[in-house]
Amino acid sequence: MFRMSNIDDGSWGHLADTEHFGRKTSSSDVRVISYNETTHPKYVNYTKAGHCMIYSKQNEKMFGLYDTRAAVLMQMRFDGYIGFPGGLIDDGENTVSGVNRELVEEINFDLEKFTIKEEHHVISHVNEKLKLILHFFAIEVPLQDFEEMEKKSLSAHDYGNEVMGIVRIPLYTMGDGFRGFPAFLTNAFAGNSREQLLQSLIQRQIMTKEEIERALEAKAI
Ligand SMILES: O=c1[nH]cnc2c1ncn2[C@@H]1O[C@H](COP(=O)(O)OP(=O)(O)O)[C@@H](O)[C@H]1O
Ligand SMILES: [Mn+2]
Ligand SMILES: [Mn+2]
Ligand SMILES: [Mn+2]
Repeated sequence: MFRMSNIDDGSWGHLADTEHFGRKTSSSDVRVISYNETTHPKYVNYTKAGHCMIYSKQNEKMFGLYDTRAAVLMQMRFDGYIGFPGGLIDDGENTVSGVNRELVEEINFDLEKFTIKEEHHVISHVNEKLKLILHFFAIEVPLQDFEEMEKKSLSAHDYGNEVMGIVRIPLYTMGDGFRGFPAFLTNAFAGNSREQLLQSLIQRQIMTKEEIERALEAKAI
């Protein structure tokens, strides 16, 4: 399936077939598609990926000043983009099984405690040009389990290669109107992970639409 090449020629080596997937696509290339529609035979040859937002609501104040609101887990990826844990669904693999497998590989997700199910599905997008379907899930966990996951992620199989570390997102804006969430949003995001994050924060009432808009308007974005 993948072309093998000696990877010091600057190519993607065995990942060559997936190289174009990682590149930023313009939002006009993707459209929302229902989860059921993605099982239609016309998409059978599409590459599918699934990622998941793991979060835990909390009302701790950072420095006694800023509402932390929730711990939300994202990761610095091997390609320098910020993304959610998850990945490509193998040929013939069931979507949620693939997402659970990727979460085990990337953050050492404990399937005894939590499993991603179809009920955690949030939204799916299709990129007809790249023949790529991106599923997005979200699961709320208790803060204690969230902290356990962060610790366990350091011993994940893909830690240090596909995953360069996980981050908690600062969901507050500091006094200068930029540092915190707006500054975080100036980073590069994989696929449509930035839109997925923003939409989920509103949907799960972690941040309001107005706060998100204010963060996006912050001077440096
Ligand atoms: O957080 C995300 N949300 C949505 N799409 C993403 C995210 N991260 C990566 N993608 C897209 O999905 C593709 C496959 O995901 P990924 O690179 O995580 O696969 P892998 O973990 O199996 O190597 C990426 O090339 C990118 O286009
Ligand atoms: Mn992976
Ligand atoms: Mn991945
Ligand atoms: Mn993978």
